[in-house]
Amino acid sequence: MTTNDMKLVVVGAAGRMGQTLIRIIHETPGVTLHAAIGREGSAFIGKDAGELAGVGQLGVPVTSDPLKAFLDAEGVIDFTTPSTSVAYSVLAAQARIVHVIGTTGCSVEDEEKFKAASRHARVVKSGNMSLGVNLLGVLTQQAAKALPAAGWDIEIVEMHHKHKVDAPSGTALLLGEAAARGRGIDLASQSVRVRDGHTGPRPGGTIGFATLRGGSVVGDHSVLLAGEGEIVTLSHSARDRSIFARGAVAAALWARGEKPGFYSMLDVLGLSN
Ligand SMILES: NC(=O)C1=CN([C@@H]2O[C@H](COP(=O)(O)OP(=O)(O)OC[C@H]3O[C@@H](n4cnc5c(N)ncnc54)[C@H](OP(=O)(O)O)[C@@H]3O)[C@@H](O)[C@H]2O)C=CC1
Ligand SMILES: O=C(O)C1=N[C@H](C(=O)O)C[C@H](O)C1
Repeated sequence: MTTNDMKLVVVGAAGRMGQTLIRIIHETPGVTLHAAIGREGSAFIGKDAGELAGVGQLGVPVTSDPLKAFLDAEGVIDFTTPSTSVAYSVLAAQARIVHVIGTTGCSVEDEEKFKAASRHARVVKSGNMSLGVNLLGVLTQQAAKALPAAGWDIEIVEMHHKHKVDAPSGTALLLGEAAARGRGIDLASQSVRVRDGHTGPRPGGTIGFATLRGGSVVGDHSVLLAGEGEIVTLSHSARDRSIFARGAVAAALWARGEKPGFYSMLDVLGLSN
């Protein structure tokens, strides 16, 4: 640890992503784990965050007190639940620090609250923090633009572990937005998120979603562009949660030097156009 290390707080410390983040922060030069926050009443409060994440004692006990945790902190990384992320966006704005939000399943109202918080905080939010998926988004936008909507139908298929609670995944929606940008259409009004029963033929120009859940799958996504007699498939398979955690830490370090505002991983990775 050096004096210039960015002091990061992990909220949701006992979760799948929380534990991965603690390990990646411990391994990454230029950042240090300043505090780790768990849900009030959780059995993990008071336990050492490093022990929890399997990297040995770090001398950082898990707390449920955000005010104590935020003292002198420079950034908070948050992969939790929509209501928790909204609450932490208010705290990050008050503290004028970086807020990296990986939480998915957020509503339109939640997104408005994050944008309001970004008047004072440097917010980086993405449905997927990995380099590979963000590149896939760029490729999806290009393919959707190149292949005419009249002959090419777009379907997005995702599979995740059985514990995931939101659908479609944040990544599937990110890819859907990229395809919609390529086509110059509005995703919200042009998407088919569920099919069941006698649906009739596929409405032209829409973007379809299909969701699979099971086992321990970290996150698989495919964008299918289906034409007459041929299919183009663009896909990504996450093998390890550390890809998301490394992206989140890179986002925190990048945002440290930025003005308050609302940013995406495309900004962090220099992929925005
Ligand atoms: N953008 C990206 O790249 C990625 C996003 N995600 C998203 O991140 C989120 C979390 O995923 P995952 O780690 O698998 O989920 P987990 O359920 O394993 O972890 C969430 C953690 O947040 C904790 N938590 C909930 N509420 C609070 C609170 N008020 N204060 C402190 N801690 C709280 C939970 O505690 P408790 O269990 O005690 O309630 C739990 O430990 C999901 O929305 C997921 O989709 C996941 C991977 C990558
Ligand atoms: O819940 C998960 O696990 C994941 N969630 C994100 C999503 O909703 O796309 C990212 C990743 O696929 C893992």
